[in-house]
Amino acid sequence: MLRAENLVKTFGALEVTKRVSIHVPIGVRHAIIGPNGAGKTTLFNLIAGELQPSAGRILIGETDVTRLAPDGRARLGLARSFQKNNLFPRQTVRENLVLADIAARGYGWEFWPRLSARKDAHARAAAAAERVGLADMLDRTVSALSYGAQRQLEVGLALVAEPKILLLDEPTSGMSPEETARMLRLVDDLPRDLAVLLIEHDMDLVFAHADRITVLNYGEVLMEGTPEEVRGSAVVQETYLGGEVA
Ligand SMILES: Nc1ncnc2c1ncn2[C@@H]1O[C@H](COP(=O)(O)OP(=O)(O)OP(=O)(O)O)[C@@H](O)[C@H]1O
Repeated sequence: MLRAENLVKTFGALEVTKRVSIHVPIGVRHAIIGPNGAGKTTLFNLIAGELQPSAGRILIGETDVTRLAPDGRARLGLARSFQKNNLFPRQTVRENLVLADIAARGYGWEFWPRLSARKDAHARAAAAAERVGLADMLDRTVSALSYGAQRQLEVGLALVAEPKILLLDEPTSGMSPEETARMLRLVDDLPRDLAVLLIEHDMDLVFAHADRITVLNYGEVLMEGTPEEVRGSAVVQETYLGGEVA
């Protein structure tokens, strides 16, 4: 579904991404972990199209998207949920979702007055709200939501486009234990035909919820495998001995 092959990114003399390959098939929950500065965000930006790789290529399905801008990749089924708040705080949950739907589908405003288009957008907004556990909050103003619910809505915004691949950048950062549990349940319950690639700092969460893990270190893939393989890996333990892999 999503494939990155030998990605390299240099900033001047600094090689931040060193021949990184990653393959996320349909339905797989794949986590990227690594210490601060390991190159996780850079890799996400390369995959989303916000940065151009210096070498290597990226495929969505059979299509080479290496030179495609983020909106072109979005049309091929790639969606990204951001770590920073991307919401309109004074609008309702429904309005935020409908606006994301309009943006994702590239509707012009001239198309919007059509009743059928409006109905479809509202139906997709309601479906996305349901997916992220906000069905009973559709008419709440975003600024009145808890932090956790706002982060759930961020995921909902990415889902309105009905993506095939979802990129989640630290979906549980800053959350309380209850909010974290809710978010993870939500990610677990996402449709199984959706591939999910996420950056996550909490190792226990990664081990409990990911199908596969890529460990980055100084821009390189230190190892890739199942949670059991990563947990049992001597090289990972050696590298992170005395410190948490985060
Ligand atoms: N635009 C840039 N110009 C120069 N160096 C950069 C740029 N973006 C990132 N870097 C460097 O690349 C390295 C990897 O950064 P990146 O943000 O991808 O790591 P990360 O694993 O996401 O870290 P964190 O967990 O702290 O977010 C860092 O050394 C960073 O300073």
